[in-house]
Amino acid sequence: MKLSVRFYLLMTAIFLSFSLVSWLAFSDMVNEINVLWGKRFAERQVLFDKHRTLSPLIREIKLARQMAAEPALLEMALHENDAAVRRRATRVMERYRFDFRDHSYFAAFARSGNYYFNDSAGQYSDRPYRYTLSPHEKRDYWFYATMKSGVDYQVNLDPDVHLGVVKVWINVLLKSGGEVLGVIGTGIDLTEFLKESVDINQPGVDTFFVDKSLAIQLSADPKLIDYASIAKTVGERIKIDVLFKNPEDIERLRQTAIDLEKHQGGEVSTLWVDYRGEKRLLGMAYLPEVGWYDLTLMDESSLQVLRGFTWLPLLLGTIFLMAMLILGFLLHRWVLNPIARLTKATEHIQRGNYDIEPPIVGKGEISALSRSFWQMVEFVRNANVELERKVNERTQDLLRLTEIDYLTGLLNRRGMTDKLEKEVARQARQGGSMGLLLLDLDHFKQVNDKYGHAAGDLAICATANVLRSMKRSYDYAGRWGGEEFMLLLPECNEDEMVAIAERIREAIRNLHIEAGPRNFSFTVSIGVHFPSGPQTLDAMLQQADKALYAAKDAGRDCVRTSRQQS
Ligand SMILES: Nc1nc2c(ncn2[C@@H]2O[C@H](COP(=O)(O)OP(=O)(O)OP(=O)(O)O)[C@@H](O)[C@H]2O)c(=O)[nH]1
Repeated sequence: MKLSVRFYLLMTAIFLSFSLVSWLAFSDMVNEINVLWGKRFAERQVLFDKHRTLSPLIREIKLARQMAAEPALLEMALHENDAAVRRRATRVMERYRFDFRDHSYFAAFARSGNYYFNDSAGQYSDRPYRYTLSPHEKRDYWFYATMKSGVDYQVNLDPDVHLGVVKVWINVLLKSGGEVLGVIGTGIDLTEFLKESVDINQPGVDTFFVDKSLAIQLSADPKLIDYASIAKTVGERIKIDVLFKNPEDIERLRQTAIDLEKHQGGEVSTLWVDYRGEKRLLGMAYLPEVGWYDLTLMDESSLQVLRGFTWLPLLLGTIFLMAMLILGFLLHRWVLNPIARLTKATEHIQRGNYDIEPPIVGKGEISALSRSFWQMVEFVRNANVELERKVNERTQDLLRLTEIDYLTGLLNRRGMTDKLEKEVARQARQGGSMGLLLLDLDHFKQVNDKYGHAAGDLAICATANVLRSMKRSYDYAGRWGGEEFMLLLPECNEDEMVAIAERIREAIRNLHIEAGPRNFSFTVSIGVHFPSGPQTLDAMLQQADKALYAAKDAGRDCVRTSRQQS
């Protein structure tokens, strides 16, 4: 597989792994941040709801409890028939009426069952007695239930039968020496109270308040409120079951309520619940002042602070991809392209083409490799040239050896034939003349027989030396056979040739060969041929041979021309 393909596959694998890992890490991180932030938000929201709702209630409860401690009211509970006592108590209640948020109060006395009330308009200021409560009247159940509970104060939502509005009633027990003398308090208009507490139009956030039996006390949807919970059995109440369908959620919520109540410290707990088919984060706090729980439900999407950051992994992915592309580009530029050029150059060299320009390619290590490569090419090229030169030299030497006589160093018959052919060809082209001397040592067999073969060799070498020394620079001398020699004389005439032949004959005759203690001399017969016109080489050789035989026939140690022979 090509390096570039491997690299791109590797890059793709790295890119996909990186994308997957970073996406998972990012999702996990975002999720964790969202959950953490959601919990923090839920806690703040719950505390905010709690204080927003609780503040007005606490104020009213505090005032109502102060009112319940007024001696004038306790006196009235005991001596209600005394007009002076009633007047004093009414004055006190009127004073509190102005302080109450709703500018209304009520007082119900256990002994008489009489119910006193005045509203914000003060229309009952002179005659606050309204009616007498009856344990048989359903609308009066609240009074008897509150009395029976023995709890110092309670918050109860109930319609005001006289005004036709629903009120948040703050019911405080009137006690003296352990005896419950009645219930006094005030009411806040529910519609207004809801607007301030649970119906604040906060998108993605729903708030409920429930009592300890988990009956709904405050809800933006008034239909869900369990009015007059105190006067009902637990089974009759509208409870959180209407909000949460999952029994496990309700159980967890119940357990959380118990835990929160134990701490009593206003701590907030959060849990994920299924609210009407949607996943919601529920923040829950206990309101010990009223014995309620604040349930704040937050939409999951409203908690996703990092929802808008999904582009971040895309940006990271893009940056990574760009980095990979740049890396790929640089890899091509710095590594793959130089290697491709070197490969191409190698192919040229494999074909024997050493003459290509050596490109120094790449950077750093690739450049060093490129230089080493070209140094190697240079070395191989020089070695080849040197090898070729040596082979040529050796070939020439071998060729020369095939044309040289090993004993005398003169041309052998083959070398001589080559020179003869070339000279004949040259003459055919350029004209000119040439002649041949054919020499044969006389009675050489006897020399060998008498003085030995080694002595014969010495005689042959001495003859060669004579020829070598007496030939002109452009003549060729060769050993034609055993004791036969030939001299090729270009640009010559017959007379000159005869003269040369005579000088050679004379010189050989005067040679003295030392064969041990004995010296000996020998003679030579020479045939001269100088063609008068164009002649083939064979014809010339035949003529020279004949001239030599003529010299032999003439008694040896003499020179004869081919013309004399014919
Ligand atoms: N020592 C020596 N003898 C050689 C060499 N080549 C040829 N001979 C001898 O030369 C002699 C030639 O003898 P022949 O051809 O009978 O002729 P000849 O004895 O020279 O007589 P003519 O040529 O008729 O004068 C032979 O005995 C060869 O052995 C050589 O290289 N060295």
